[in-house]
Amino acid sequence: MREHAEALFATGDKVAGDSYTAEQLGRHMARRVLELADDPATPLFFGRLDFGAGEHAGHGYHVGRRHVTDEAGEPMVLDWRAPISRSFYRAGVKDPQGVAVRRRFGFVEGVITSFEDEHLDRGEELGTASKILTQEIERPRVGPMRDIVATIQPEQDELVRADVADSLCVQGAPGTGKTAVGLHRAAYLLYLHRERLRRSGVLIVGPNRAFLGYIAAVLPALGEVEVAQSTVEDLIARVPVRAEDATPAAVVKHDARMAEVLRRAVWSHVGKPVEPMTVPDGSYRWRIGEEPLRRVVDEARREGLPYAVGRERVRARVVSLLLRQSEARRGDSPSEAWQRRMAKAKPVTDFLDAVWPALTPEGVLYRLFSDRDALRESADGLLTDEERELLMKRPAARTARATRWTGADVVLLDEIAGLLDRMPSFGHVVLDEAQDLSPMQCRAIARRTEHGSITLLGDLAQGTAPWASTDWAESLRHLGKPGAPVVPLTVGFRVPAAVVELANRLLPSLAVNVPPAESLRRDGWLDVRATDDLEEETRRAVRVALEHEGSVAVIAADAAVERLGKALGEHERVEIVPASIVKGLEYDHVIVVEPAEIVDAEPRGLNRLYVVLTRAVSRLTVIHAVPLPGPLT
Ligand SMILES: Nc1ncnc2c1ncn2[C@@H]1O[C@H](COP(=O)(O)OP(=O)(O)OP(=O)(O)O)[C@@H](O)[C@H]1O
Repeated sequence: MREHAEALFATGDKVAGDSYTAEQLGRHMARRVLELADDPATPLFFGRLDFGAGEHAGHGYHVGRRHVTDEAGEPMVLDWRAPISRSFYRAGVKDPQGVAVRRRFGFVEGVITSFEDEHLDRGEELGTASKILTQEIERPRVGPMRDIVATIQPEQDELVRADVADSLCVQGAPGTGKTAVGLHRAAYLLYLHRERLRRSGVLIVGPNRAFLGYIAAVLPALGEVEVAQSTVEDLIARVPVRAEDATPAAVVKHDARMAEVLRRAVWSHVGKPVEPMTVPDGSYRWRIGEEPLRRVVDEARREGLPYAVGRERVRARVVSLLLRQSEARRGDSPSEAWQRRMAKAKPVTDFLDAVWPALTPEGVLYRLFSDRDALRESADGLLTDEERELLMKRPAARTARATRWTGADVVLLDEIAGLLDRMPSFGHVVLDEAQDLSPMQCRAIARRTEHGSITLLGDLAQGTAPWASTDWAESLRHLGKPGAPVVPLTVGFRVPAAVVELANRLLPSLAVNVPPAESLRRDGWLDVRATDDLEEETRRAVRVALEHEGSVAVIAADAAVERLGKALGEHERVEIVPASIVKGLEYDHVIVVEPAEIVDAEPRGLNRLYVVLTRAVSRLTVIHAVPLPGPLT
């Protein structure tokens, strides 16, 4: 198939009739070649289904990462997303779905090394006792995240294959496969609704670029090369961030009440017509009285259109009033050119600028943050005096353009942009680590998924932002998907049981109501060490870590990273990572240096520590010179 696609790509321009077709065909074939690109580390199939009953009785099918057909076009391997493949993940003794035998293949570096059969027709079912599953989850992690198509679990599969119209929220303890589920769901939806979603787009939103880099290879490995991946910040960036808010100001700016403050601020610009309008037109002069002008403005306001659309609606209505006068006087219909001229006539534009002025998000926010009266009016009954003071920029820049905006300002600018105009909507958005999204960030996503669905993934216990969610129902409301189901995942595939047990001690102190994780992993170990010499003990721990295969991370409070880096020097396979960016990542061996310092570094330090402790795939070493934080002991 690959050779065929490559040959077509090479000769495509010779068969195409014209340059446009050649370009279209070229792009299509280039994509096809990319989609078929093979990863030599993974075989073409990982399973087989032999049906004993039902419409496929007597047939056997291989299941793999994509459809593979032979030269005659007959299927050799079924895509894991195809309807029949569902049985590979969901059939069981209780509900065999016609499957007599399910076979799983184990492989190492692209070579098949084992297989495992379950004769469902004879009552055999392995579930999580599958050795191939165990091998897969215990394998040393090197490099970026991999797909899990060969071993998706039934409860995960149910989420992956949920209907495209359904938004859902997955509350999952660390390592339960939320990220994996979200990525596979994107791939599944693209398979089922390729054309529609290609047009509207599928987007993956992650917490930071390190995380996006870590997951970047998963979808291409599944043949999906056209999914956008972004942080919320990059998604809504419209001006550069050149300043930082102190936390109290940022907290107010991210609060849901700001939506109403901004709505009022935008609409406060609409005024009342106070004089008639006169428009010269050759030898005529048209006149519209104050009353009809007021009616036009009131009607447009009542229609609930975005502000900028409303302004154009008013312009169009004024022109139609002029048109009616002209028709009455001249007895014929004026041309379209005449209408365009009237729309741009100075008295019409002057009128609009007076009662419905053109706005920019920057202009609106600048005025709000620099004009005390404007802010008081828009925030009346919503923000306290102290909160308003936090918002006033002092000293204010001289103009909107000269303002140094903060990250939180950019979220507000986006909200205003959404009040001014419509935004295009994605077909589906996967939001990872969503517990950290503020209400205002959720609204930014809601604006971009008005006609699409979302998969919300997160863990309330891992919320570290000052505005982190403590209730999924509320996040879903801000996202414009109230009532979407919240589904728990509790079986952990990453963190060994001993490490989960340690991390779970923190849960009661985190003030969120989430089910604790249960680990599938009986291997791995935990080593907690008190020491007088942190650096020496860390060096020792790194030496021990390097005796094993896989990735190693030394995780410490952000402020300690530079010092540790100097003390440890460079090692291949060892990363020194600040606690603030490890969310969503995993390493075979994690060395946590001075938990108390990680906790003390920020208001939600215990949540941060919970994240840090749950990054380990196989081994966790905890080193401390001062006592461990209370809940851990
Ligand atoms: N069904 C599965 N088969 C094999 N491995 C799996 C399966 N589900 C999850 N994993 C593996 O478990 C690890 C954790 O998965 P993932 O990162 O998706 O979890 P998460 O819930 O997003 O974690 P966190 O809360 O820490 O962000 C990954 O290495 C993933 O590949």
